[in-house]
Amino acid sequence: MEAAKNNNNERTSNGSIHGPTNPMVTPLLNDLYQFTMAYAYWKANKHQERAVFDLYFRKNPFGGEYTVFSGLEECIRFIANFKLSEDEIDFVRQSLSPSCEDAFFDYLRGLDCSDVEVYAIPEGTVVFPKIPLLRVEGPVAAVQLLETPFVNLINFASLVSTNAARHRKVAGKSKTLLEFGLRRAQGPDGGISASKYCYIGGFDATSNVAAGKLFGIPLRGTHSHAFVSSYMSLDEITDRSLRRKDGSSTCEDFVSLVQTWLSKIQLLNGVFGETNQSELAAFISYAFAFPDNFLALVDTYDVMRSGIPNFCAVALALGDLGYKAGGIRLDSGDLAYLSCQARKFFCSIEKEFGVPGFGKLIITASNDLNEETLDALNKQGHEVDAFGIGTYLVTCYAQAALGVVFKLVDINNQPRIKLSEDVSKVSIPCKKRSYRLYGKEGYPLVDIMTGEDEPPPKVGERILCRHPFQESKRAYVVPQRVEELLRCYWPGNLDKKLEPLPPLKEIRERCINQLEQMRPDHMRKLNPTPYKVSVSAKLYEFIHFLWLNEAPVGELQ
Ligand SMILES: Nc1ncnc2c1ncn2[C@@H]1O[C@H](COP(=O)(O)OP(=O)(O)OP(=O)(O)O)[C@@H](O)[C@H]1O
Ligand SMILES: O=P(O)(O)OC[C@H]1O[C@H](OP(=O)(O)OP(=O)(O)O)[C@H](O)[C@@H]1O
Ligand SMILES: O=C(O)c1cccnc1
Ligand SMILES: [Mg+2]
Repeated sequence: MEAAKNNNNERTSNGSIHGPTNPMVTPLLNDLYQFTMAYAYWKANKHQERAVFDLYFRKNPFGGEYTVFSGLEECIRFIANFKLSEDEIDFVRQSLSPSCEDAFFDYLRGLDCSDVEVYAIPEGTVVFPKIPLLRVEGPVAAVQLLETPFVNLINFASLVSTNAARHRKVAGKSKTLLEFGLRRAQGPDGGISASKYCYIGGFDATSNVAAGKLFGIPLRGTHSHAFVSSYMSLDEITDRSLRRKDGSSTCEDFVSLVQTWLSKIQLLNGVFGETNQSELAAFISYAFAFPDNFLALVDTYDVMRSGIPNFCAVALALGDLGYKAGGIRLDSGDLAYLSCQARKFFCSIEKEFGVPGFGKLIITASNDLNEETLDALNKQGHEVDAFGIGTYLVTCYAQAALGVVFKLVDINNQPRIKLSEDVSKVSIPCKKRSYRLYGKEGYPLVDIMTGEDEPPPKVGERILCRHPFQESKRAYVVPQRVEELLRCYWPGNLDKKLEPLPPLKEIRERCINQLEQMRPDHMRKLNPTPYKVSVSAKLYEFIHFLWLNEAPVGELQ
């Protein structure tokens, strides 16, 4: 029950927040330059200056027009427990220049995040480029030390949640999606994180036992080819007896019962060749271990000539004893064709032998699946109920990283801007608020950023939404609903109501609801319509004023 405890309650018994899931997440999980800057801020006696940083990304991943925001809870767990140990301080001392003064390390010793404020969009929200996912305010040196860990905790989390959401979108709501990626993930943290964040993105379960324990994610699995090929013959089964499910009697020779069914199946389907007997032995043996919900991997030798008839014989024999089989897994070959053939086979058995429900046995498919193969299977028509997806999902094979950045937007109440030749890389200055404006049909229409002190957009009142950089792109919106995006997750010294950190299941539900709420053209795979991200007229003017102010005027000679 530890998983449930961890999952449902972010606080420990003394009211404090649990540390990060991964104990490697410490203040040293950082780039060296954050410490060199912290020293330089301190040396200049600038370290306590109040700074505001925005964390955001510039472009949606996977050629899409949406992103699922994940990783917030781990960020809050990190800052809630931010403290450098003596050992860590010693290491920082060794890593910086010998000329660094001792008093800096005393400062580091006393450093925590009690005067840092974090405002964030709730985890599991569908988000868009440029809109701050987090606004972090506090003493500049302290906040600077949060950049790398925060970006690290959010980058992969949001990328893999988005990847999972995209797989869910192609697979359709009714399919079961199983995350099978641990063996192929980028190391242990890649595996654990992928399991957690794919669950948020809409997967139903994982094969990763540690993730099941840590987060309470449902665990699922079948068996591998090794189990099937480890059997040589039926002679290996010494105890052939199996008790009926209701315990009323025992079938002394379950193997013979299976063989009787196999003969009937072969007659029915006109398949007269022998099925693979070592495969049959493996299936019977697995059925002895798990008579309820018996599952079999049917592609070790020959799906239609051996795996399926063998599975059906065992499933029917189990049925005689009151057990209900679960289904099969296909892990090679043409998954569309084989799933349809398997379904036909199951249906013919249901009909001919009068076994209700046999036609509905679960067909699971796996083997290098990704968005494209799922889409191809849909187009061809298939009978798969559940997909097991590993490599392409958890490694985010289609895109290696989400370019999350952390930019200074204000210091000492002075707005700051970062210029770039590339307009999409110019940062949006000022301590800001952001809102999602909803239209008549209930869909989100546009996200808008305003200065912190501007009045919020009002329902029914027309507001001008401007593209932050392109003058000609602007639109009036009369919102039917206005949702403020940033909420307070860590109040610093302020006496503010803290947003709760919801259990994982709630984050997942939020994500699924959010995805359903989007206008379908933003979500389609091919040429999706970009969602509009805008600024208020006042913020637009200010960005361009600051831009001109900071950009040196060139001189032509
Ligand atoms: N009907 C289908 N349409 C499109 N792609 C498919 C279909 N069925 C399977 N695939 C995909 O085709 C690829 C087949 O992989 P591969 O060429 O390794 O063959 P295999 O079936 O795994 O053979 P092996 O028996 O060697 O394991 C996988 O990525 C799988 O997801
Ligand atoms: O294909 P993925 O999406 O990564 O899903 C997980 C894979 O892991 C397992 O076998 P494994 O790949 O280890 O062995 P195989 O290469 O023989 O299929 C399983 O049978 C899947 O094929
Ligand atoms: O349970 C399974 O079928 C499974 C688990 C991990 C990887 N491949 C398959
Ligand atoms: Mg494989």
